Amino acid sequence: MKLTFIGTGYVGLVSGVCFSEIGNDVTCLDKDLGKIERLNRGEVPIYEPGLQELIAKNRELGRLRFSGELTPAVERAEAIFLCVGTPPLPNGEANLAFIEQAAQEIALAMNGYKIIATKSTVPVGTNDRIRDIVSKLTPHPFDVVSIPEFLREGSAIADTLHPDRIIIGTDSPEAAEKIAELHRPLTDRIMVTDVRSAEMIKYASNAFLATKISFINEIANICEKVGADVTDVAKGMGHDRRIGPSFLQAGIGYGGSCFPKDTNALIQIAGNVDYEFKLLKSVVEVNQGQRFNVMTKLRHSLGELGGKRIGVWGLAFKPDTDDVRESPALDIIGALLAEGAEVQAYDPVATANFKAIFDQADEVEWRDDPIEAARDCDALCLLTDWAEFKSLSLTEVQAAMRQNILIDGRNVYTSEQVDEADLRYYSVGRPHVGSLSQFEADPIAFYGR
Ligand SMILES: NC(=O)C1=CN([C@@H]2O[C@H](COP(=O)(O)OP(=O)(O)OC[C@H]3O[C@@H](n4cnc5c(N)ncnc54)[C@H](O)[C@@H]3O)[C@@H](O)[C@H]2O)C=CC1
Ligand SMILES: O=C(O)[C@H]1O[C@H](OP(=O)(O)OP(=O)(O)OC[C@H]2O[C@@H](n3ccc(=O)[nH]c3=O)[C@H](O)[C@@H]2O)[C@H](O)[C@@H](O)[C@@H]1O
Repeated sequence: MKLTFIGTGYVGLVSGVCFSEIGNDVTCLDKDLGKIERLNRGEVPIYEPGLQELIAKNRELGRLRFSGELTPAVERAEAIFLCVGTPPLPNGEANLAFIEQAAQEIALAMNGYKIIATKSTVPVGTNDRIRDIVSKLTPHPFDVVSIPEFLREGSAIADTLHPDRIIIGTDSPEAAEKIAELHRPLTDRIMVTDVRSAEMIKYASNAFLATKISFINEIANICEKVGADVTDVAKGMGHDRRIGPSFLQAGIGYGGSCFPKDTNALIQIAGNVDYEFKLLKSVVEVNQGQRFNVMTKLRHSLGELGGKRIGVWGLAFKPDTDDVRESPALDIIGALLAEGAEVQAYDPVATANFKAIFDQADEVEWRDDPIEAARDCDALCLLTDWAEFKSLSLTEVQAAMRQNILIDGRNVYTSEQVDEADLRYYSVGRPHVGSLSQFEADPIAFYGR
């Protein structure tokens, strides 16, 4: 099929590339001409394992191209996928300006029947709005389809080529069949529903996953006080097939461009129809507090943080991505600086992006190597669970440090690894891990039981 993807962020780029990989003729379009130039030079503007190779292969085969010219890209396409951003407005609602502008531009460029499919995450009713906008600007026939995207950054290619399910929301059986046919090489788990339900499935899915994370984080906080181990608790819960083992990893909370944005947007969507989504409001509140547990543990172990040197490992909101949007590291480093700590930080790929959006970037000392980020530190905080950190020798790490405090915000290390060194180790909801663990050392002072 001839396809055009509007927007070359994560979604447009990865989906476009993957649909060319399965034999479609794909144009990826962006109004950011700098991005298009880079893509045409063979540079990939995001860090996503495997993407560069797939792009090179499919461009060489002539079935993938990048363009800044909308009209030819719309004219040649049978289906056009809207993959533009829907960032949050100050009140939490999704900003639909990019969607509306792209819908207008598509309408004005149409030369015949098109399927206009929305992959961007949009509030319920947005695809109806797109239909209104387009129908006022073109005499040509078209169908609107909501096709929410469920890929994760860092595993985006595998998620796209092997999806758990495809949701197609439309009132047109013909468009539904064409879009289903496009996806059949990827999965037979294809569900066709109405547009509004499809839009809601996306928000409900992200909100539910965020809820699982805040739930297990609260369980972890209780585990710390009662002396249980949250990783075993999660494992034990996960064996129940009704619960499942995934998204029960306790830590410093979720970040990224989607969970924070989409949970707040769903709270707004509910509010707009006079419904208070109390559960989701708590999920957001718990998530916001969870990252600051790192600060509590630092204060407990070091006292005043003013003048103390703190190493930070990990700036990305999760491993295998250079995305730092809503990363807990932004708040944690901000809080460390506010308390007068000296911060030295390292991330394998996300440092440049972090510096670009962090107001106090000049106040942080940036390191190119994890051991250098640990050197002379009073405490080291692991904020992103990059594989690189898991395999480091903690003895070597400790040898570089001034004091022996390791705050592991992602539960990366085992007791054996910690005890090979001589670290005072604080993880999340695992009070007994490490023989100098916080629970053994001083449970009452720390937990106030
Ligand atoms: N990032 C992710 O992992 C996922 C994102 N989503 C959703 O997908 C949507 C897109 O997200 P990202 O890919 O992260 O977006 P992004 O914000 O990184 O990129 C959007 C791109 O669209 C381009 N653009 C905006 N208006 C345009 C127009 N009129 N014509 C051509 N290009 C235009 C921008 O220049 C930009 O390059 C959002 O709604 C997001 O919630 C859904 C699932 C996963
Ligand atoms: O709508 C979106 O954009 C996407 O949002 C998430 O994908 P993503 O944000 O890329 O990353 P996740 O792997 O879901 O992780 C999100 C955050 O939750 C945290 N997390 C995840 C899982 C877990 O058990 N515990 C936990 O703290 C991660 O560290 C990360 O900060 C969803 O998983 C995707 O299905 C969805 O398409």
